[in-house]
Amino acid sequence: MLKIKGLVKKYGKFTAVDYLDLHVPKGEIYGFVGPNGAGKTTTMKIISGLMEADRGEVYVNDIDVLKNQRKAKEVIGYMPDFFGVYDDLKVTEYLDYYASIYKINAKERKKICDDLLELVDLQDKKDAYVDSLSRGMKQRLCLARSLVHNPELLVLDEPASGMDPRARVEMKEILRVLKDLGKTIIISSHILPELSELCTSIGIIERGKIVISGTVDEIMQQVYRKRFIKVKIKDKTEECAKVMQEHPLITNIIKGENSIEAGFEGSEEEMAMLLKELVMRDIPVISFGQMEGNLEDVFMKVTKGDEA
Ligand SMILES: Nc1ncnc2c1ncn2[C@@H]1O[C@H](COP(=O)(O)OP(=O)(O)OP(=O)(O)O)[C@@H](O)[C@H]1O
Repeated sequence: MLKIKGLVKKYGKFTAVDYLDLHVPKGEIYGFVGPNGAGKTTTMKIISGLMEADRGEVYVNDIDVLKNQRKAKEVIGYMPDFFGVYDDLKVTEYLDYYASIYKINAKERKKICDDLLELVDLQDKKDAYVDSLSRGMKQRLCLARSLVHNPELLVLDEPASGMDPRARVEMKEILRVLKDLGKTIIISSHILPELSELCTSIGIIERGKIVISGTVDEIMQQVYRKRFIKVKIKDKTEECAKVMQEHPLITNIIKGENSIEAGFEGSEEEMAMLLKELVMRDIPVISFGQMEGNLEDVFMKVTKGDEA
């Protein structure tokens, strides 16, 4: 459904998207996770035909988005990560305005607006002024707006940001309904655990590159293959870090005052060998063990890759 290959976007000399590859099959809810500034919004705007790329390929079905942004916009619904100010516009007027941009006739527009307001549970607010809505309601209205032309692919930039827990649950329910209606959805967030419940697959983006991607299960497997260990030492932190840095199975070392955390890509036997080596090198080890790994931990560790 969505295929991205070698996508690059620079702002001046700064590379925001760095040879990014991504594949989202039809009917998936794909979670696009990354810290602030990782390149999520830039990528999503390019997918949605709202921004030019410097190089690469983006295909939605068989539409070449980079060459035919107009055609792409017909099959893509984009929900931005901010909601503008709409003085004096009522909820139905707002939706009707967006539907009119797609040249839908007045009779059809009314039906579409009614259906969408029902979908996002805002029927009771149809005559309310947009600016009077709560944040959660505004986000739902914004989602409805991205659906006026019945797109096949929905690109949602942080749709649940700033919402309270109840509003988040409501948003998730709506996204599940949309999935059941056959939509393909790509959704960005900083909040990994939320996405892991909702999404069928996940990609973690850091500095414009996808660092891990796959189904939630696949990512969990990667977590368990790549363990995180924690060594507590009485002193000699520097010496301990040096031994660990030289170890071929160790990655991503994070030094504390009297502790070291690190990624370890080996078996339990190899872990035992590492402990033995530390002790033989006279490092005063107080404790040595594997840290619990959940998706959020992986995300934190993977996106801290430059601290080794
Ligand atoms: N118009 C611009 N000019 C220069 N730099 C930009 C511009 N837009 C974005 N950037 C930079 O590009 C990088 C990626 O930004 P982007 O908004 O795509 O990230 P993001 O992952 O969506 O972050 P956030 O979660 O904060 O929205 C950031 O370092 C940002 O400062």
